[in-house]
Amino acid sequence: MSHGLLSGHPPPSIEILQAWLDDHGAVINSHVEITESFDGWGIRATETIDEGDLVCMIPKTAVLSHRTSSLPLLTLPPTSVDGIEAHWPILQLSLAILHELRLEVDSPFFGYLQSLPRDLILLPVFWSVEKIAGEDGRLGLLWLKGTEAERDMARRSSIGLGLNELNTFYQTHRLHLPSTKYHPSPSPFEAFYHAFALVSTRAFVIDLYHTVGLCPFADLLNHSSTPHTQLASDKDVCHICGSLPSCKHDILNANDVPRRLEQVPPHTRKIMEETIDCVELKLERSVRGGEEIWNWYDDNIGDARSLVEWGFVGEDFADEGITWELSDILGTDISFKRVYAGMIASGVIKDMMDNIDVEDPLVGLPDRMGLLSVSHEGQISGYLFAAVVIGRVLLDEVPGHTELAEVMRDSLEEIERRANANEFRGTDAEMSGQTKSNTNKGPLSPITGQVVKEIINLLETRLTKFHHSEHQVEDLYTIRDTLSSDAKLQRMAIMVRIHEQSLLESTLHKWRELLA
Ligand SMILES: C[S@@+](CC[C@H](N)C(=O)[O-])C[C@H]1O[C@@H](n2cnc3c(N)ncnc32)[C@H](O)[C@@H]1O
Repeated sequence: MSHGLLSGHPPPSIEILQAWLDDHGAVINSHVEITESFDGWGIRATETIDEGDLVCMIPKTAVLSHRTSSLPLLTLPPTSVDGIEAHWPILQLSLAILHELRLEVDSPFFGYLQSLPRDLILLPVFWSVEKIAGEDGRLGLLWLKGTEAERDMARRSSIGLGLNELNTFYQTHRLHLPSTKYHPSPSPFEAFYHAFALVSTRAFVIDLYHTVGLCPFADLLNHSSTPHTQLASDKDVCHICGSLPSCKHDILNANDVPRRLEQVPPHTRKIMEETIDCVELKLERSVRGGEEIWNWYDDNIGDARSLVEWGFVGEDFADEGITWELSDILGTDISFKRVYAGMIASGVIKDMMDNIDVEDPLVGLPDRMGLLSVSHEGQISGYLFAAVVIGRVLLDEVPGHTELAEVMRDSLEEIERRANANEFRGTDAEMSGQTKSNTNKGPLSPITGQVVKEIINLLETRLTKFHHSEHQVEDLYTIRDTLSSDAKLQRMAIMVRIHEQSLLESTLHKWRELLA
C-alpha cells in the first residue's frame, strides 16, 4: 500500500530545488553540483575546492523544523513509553513533515520536499510489516537475529522509536493533523512511516529553538567516516524565539550580556547582530574536482547503527563493536552489580588497564566508561573483563575491593603475558632462549584459566544466537551472492552478520590459543 504523498507529481527535479534554494537565500559554492550517487543523489566538486571554503550556507528560516512548519505545536502526550521525552523532537518533526507533505504544492517547502526520496525508505523497523517489506524484510530480520542491529532496534523500541511505539504515537495524533486540499482525510500509517524515515535518514540537530530539522541541500551529502565536512550551527540561540543576537527573552549578567552568549567574544556578538543566522558546511580538507564531498553524520556509526537509522550498510564498521548488557554477564543479582559499580567508581578498572604495557593487548579500555564490548580490533573491554571476573568466576566468594582488584590485575597480567609469549613464539619460533618468563609456560593459574574459559564461553554463546548459527562465514558469502537481485534487505542484513561473526571468531581464536 502506498503512502499517497506527492503521488501524481513529476519525479524529483534538481531545477525546482535550485530555484527554491535561491528564493530562500541559500548560498551554494559555485564549484559544487548535485550528482547521482548510491541509488539517489550526492554532492560533487566540479573543481578543486580548498580547505576552509564553504560548501553551502543555508539560512535557518529555510530549515524545515516543527518551528518553521505551519503545523500547530503539539503538546507532549501522556505516555507509558519511558524516555519518549528525549525523542519527542523526532516524532514532532515527523508529524510536521507529514503535514507539509499533505499540503503538497501549497506548502512553502514544496520546492524542497519534491526533491526528497518518494518511496518509503525501508529501515529495519518496518521490515516486519509484510505489505511494506514483504518476504525480503521477514527473512532479513531473521539474519539480524543476535546482531548489534537487533539490539539497537530493541534499544530504540524501549525509548519510543520501535514499530509499536510509532503506531501508538500516530494513532493518537493522526486525527489531529489538519485536513488539506489534497488530503482531506487522515493519511495511512505508511505516510507517517515515510515522514519518520526521512527524519531518521536526513535530520540534523540545529539548535535549541528548532531542536532537529531538515536542512535543504546540506542533507544531500552522503556519509563517510573520513568526511570533508560536517554541519556547523550556532546552537545557543534563544529557545523561545530562536534569535541568535540578544533578545527580549534573555537573562542578562551583571555586564548586560545575555548569559547564553557569555562565552562569545564581544566582536563576534557584534557580527551576530548584523548577519543572518545560517547553518554552514565548510570544508575541513580540500576536495578535488570530480570527487564526491562526504559528510560526517555522527560518531560511532558502524554497520548496525547505519542500517537501523540510515537504512544502508557502509564499509566503515567503526562503532563500539559487539556489546553486552550488564545483566547478560551479571544476571539479575543486585549484589554483583553493586560490587561492579563500586569497582568502576573507585577507578580500579582503569588503574588495572593503565598498568598493562604490551603491544596489541587482548583487553583494552574503550572510550565509553562501562562499555561491555569486543572492539573492532578484537579487544575485550576492561569493563567486560571485570564483569566476567566478578559475576562468573568469583561467584559467591566475592572478596573485598582490594583483594578483588588484585585478583583481576594478576589474572589480566597473566593473560597478557601469555598472549604476548604466544605471539612471540608464533612469529619467531626459531629464536631460542628468549621466552620471556617461566610464567608463560605450563597451565594458567586456576582463576585465570577459569576467566579465559568464561570469556570463551561468552563469545561462543553470542555466536549461537545468530540465525542458522551453524553457517561458516564462507557459507554466508555464498548465500548472499546467490540471493535474487531484489533481496536487498537480506543482503544488507547478511553483511552485518558476516562482519560480526568474523569479529567474534577471530577474537575467540585468540582466547582459545591461551588454553592451547
Ligand atoms: C542525508 S541522505 C543523503 C542524500 C541521499 N543520498 C539522497 O539521495 O537524498 C542519507 C541517505 O543517503 C544514503 N547514503 C548516505 N551515505 C551512504 C553511504 N556511504 N553508502 C550508502 N548509502 C549512503 C542512505 O540512503 C542514507 O539514508
